[in-house]
Amino acid sequence: MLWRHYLVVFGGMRSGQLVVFGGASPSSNRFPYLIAGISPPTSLSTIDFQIWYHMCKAGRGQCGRALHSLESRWEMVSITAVARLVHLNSSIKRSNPNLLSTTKPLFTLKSSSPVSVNSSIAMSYDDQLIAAKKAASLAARLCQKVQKGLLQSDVQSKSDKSPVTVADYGSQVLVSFVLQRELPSQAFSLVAEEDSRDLRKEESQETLRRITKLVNDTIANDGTYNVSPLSEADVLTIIDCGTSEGGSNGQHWVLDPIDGTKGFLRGDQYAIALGLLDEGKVVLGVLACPNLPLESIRSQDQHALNKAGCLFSAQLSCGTYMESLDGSPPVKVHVSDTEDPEEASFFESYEAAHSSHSLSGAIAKKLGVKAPPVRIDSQAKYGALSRGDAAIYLRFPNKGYREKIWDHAAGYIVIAEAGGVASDAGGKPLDFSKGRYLDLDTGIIVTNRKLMPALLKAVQDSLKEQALPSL
Ligand SMILES: Nc1ncnc2c1ncn2[C@@H]1O[C@H](COP(=O)(O)OS(=O)(=O)O)[C@@H](OP(=O)(O)O)[C@H]1O
Ligand SMILES: [Mg+2]
Repeated sequence: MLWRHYLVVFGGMRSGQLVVFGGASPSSNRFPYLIAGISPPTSLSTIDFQIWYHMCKAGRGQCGRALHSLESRWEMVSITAVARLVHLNSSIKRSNPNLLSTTKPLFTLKSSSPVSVNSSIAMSYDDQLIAAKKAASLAARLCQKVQKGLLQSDVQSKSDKSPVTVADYGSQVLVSFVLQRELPSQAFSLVAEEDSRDLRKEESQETLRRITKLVNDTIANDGTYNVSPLSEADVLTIIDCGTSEGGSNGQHWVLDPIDGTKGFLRGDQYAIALGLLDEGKVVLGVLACPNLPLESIRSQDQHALNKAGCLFSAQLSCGTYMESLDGSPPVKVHVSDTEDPEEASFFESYEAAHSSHSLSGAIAKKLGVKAPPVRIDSQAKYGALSRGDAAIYLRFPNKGYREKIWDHAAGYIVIAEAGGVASDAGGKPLDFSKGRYLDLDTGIIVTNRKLMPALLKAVQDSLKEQALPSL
């Protein structure tokens, strides 16, 4: 283990209270923090839990982020923590990586009720998040290559879906491949949009050949995985890893390999959307949005808008982060905090067939929104909303349309961890535990917590008016 890449915290339960004995980010004065508490442990057997925070890259940003997630986890188990972080630049010595604690109490931790410390605190999805980011980034590279060729091709017409097919399947193969390579010891279940049925047909041989080449080229160019090229049979098998039914037990990955197919064809927005369910709840999500500008889409600066390619990532209780697909450091993002609908703008589907533009218009008007709708494809809407590009997202498909979990899982947690809330049109949280579909019969609305009550009322009033027979 590379000690310098970890923040270590030790603690236990004493008289019903959670006590942090101490901890250190060891061995390097680049991590000059010590967390220490009361009752230094006399032996390892008194330690009930240890939390190791994996930090991918050494640096203070990562340390701050790890500490943030630490605080969030304490909140998660209903513990109020009053922490003093002590700057110990000079006292952490390289030779003393196991600096555990000081004798002075620097922490007060109160537990309002008995808590299951071990189970709650130990739950970390850091490894899965790293794997998910890697998988979505690689898939994005494949999609970018295909979209570039598609846009440059003279013969390409919008009705020709074949490049999309190649990119859809290729993206699904790469995500499935990377997750299994990166997490070899974990059971693998994937709920994904594509299956191999059509590809196994005689007339699809050329398409399968193209997908296989694309996937192998992308893996070879990346250089991380020293594997012999995948065969066409391997590709078919890997695609069919995505046929899981999901559900409320265990962990399931949820993937839309290209969300926003129509946007992809137009050269507009699309996303590679990957989430992880644990016991029916979304616990992490990654959205790779190759065409989304790194700056707010409301920016007036054309030069800034030309720089595109965002990767959003969120893990339960750890916040939402955005980085560039080229690998800039992640920055924490937050939804717009406006309470004033007059200041708010709203997102909706680009395609009118996917969401009623007239209903969203009526809701926005009732709420007092002045700005015209911003129409973009795919879950890029959730990503852009998580950093405050707009304050509201409204989605009202035709009656009878069944929403799939892969169209919302990643976006749902990206929004929730950025301080927003996504619900059905009645205000109920989305339920991802029911299999491949969301059980909804209204629509999906997303905004910040302050605006949600007013939005819900406007939605309910508009739906009632719509249901009335016109006079
Ligand atoms: N009829 C209908 N009603 C509602 N929704 C539908 C419908 N048909 C498709 N879809 C799903 O919409 C996904 C595209 O996302 P958006 O609707 O947000 O984007 S946009 O319409 O492209 O602007 C799109 O995702 P992809 O199929 O991955 O592109 C579909 O899952
Ligand atoms: Mg989709």
